[in-house]
Amino acid sequence: MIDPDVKAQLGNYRQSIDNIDAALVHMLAERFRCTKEVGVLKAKYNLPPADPAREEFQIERLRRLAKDANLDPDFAEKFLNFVIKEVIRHHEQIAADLKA
Ligand SMILES: C=C(O[C@@H]1C=C(C(=O)O)C=C[C@H]1O)C(=O)O
Repeated sequence: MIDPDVKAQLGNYRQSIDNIDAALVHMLAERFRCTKEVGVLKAKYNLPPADPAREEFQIERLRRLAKDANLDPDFAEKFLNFVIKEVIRHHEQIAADLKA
């Protein structure tokens, strides 16, 4: 049987976790909405789906922000790379659809 006080504390934290997860989903949806528009622009003007120089800049910036926020910079880099990989996949798909 869980102590009612511990149960209340857990419930409070979980309420915040659920709010943060919802914000993350909304922020990611907004980011992908923008990157899809970038994909359309790139496909229209024959620009490559990936931009390694831009990615390098973003990774360095995010690592700095993570350090300042007390978040593991390696995790921040892995997360950004995971997102960017999906964005590039979208851009390749958009370019292929435009050619078809
Ligand atoms: C969105 C872009 O396309 C790609 C995806 C990026 C991202 O998700 O931030 C960054 C660079 C590119 O490899 C872009 O060039 O700005």
